[in-house]
Amino acid sequence: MNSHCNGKVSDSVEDFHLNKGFSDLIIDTKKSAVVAHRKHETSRKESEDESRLPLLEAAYTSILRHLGEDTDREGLLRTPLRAAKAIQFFTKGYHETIDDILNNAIFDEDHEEMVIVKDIDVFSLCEHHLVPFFGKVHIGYIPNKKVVGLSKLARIAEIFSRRLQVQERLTKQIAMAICEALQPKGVAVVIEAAHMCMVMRGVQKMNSRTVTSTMLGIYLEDPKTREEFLTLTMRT
Ligand SMILES: Nc1nc2c(ncn2[C@@H]2O[C@H](COP(=O)(O)OP(=O)(O)OP(=O)(O)O)[C@@H](O)[C@H]2O)c(=O)[nH]1
Repeated sequence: MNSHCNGKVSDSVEDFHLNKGFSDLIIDTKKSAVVAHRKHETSRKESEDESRLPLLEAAYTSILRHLGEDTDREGLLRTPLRAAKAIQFFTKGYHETIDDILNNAIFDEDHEEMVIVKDIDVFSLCEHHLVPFFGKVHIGYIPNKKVVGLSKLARIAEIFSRRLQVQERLTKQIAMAICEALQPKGVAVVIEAAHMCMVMRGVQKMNSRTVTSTMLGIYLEDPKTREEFLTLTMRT
């Protein structure tokens, strides 16, 4: 099979049930859909964060007052500033691009076997409610003469997760970034996450998990390769 990443994407999204596989919810989309996502992406210069703090702080003071709090009470005196710094940290992924971190970390290597980095912890913010979702990312790729420093896979996950997200887009962005940087034979990304908007509020389902996957190249075309990845990553 002469597969490589060609922008054809397969995603599966499902609530996590032990007896269900990934295969029954596969949707094909075009790379153009992924590129279209990017047009709406924003960025933020790290150097500007400090000058943005006073307005963010004032906004949090306002939120607290509208919650009926006395913002002059001792425990809350520095809360607006702390909260402003915290939200900047939670969204620090806007500071960096993939190029910033991949600089010099792609090597020529005569290796064409699967590489997997699994159980990468990620924390993100759901863009619908601004509450956390968090879980684990599993990344696999099959090199095409080029490999990347292993830590960079986790850094890519970090860049995209520290933004306002939906899990499907996060999954796809990680996969597409690796695909574009390495032109490998295939990329597979699976994320298992718990969404606090479904746990602490709303439907309040404590134990629900959401699993999303993006399969590119040989992972999309060859069921055995996909299965090998899923077997190696989903083992408890
Ligand atoms: N597909 C997807 N949905 C998400 C994600 N994070 C949050 N959501 C959903 O976004 C939806 C927003 O639905 P709305 O009906 O507009 O908002 P809501 O009234 O707060 O919805 P409930 O959570 O059902 O109370 C909810 O169904 C959330 O579960 C995500 O990463 N992916």
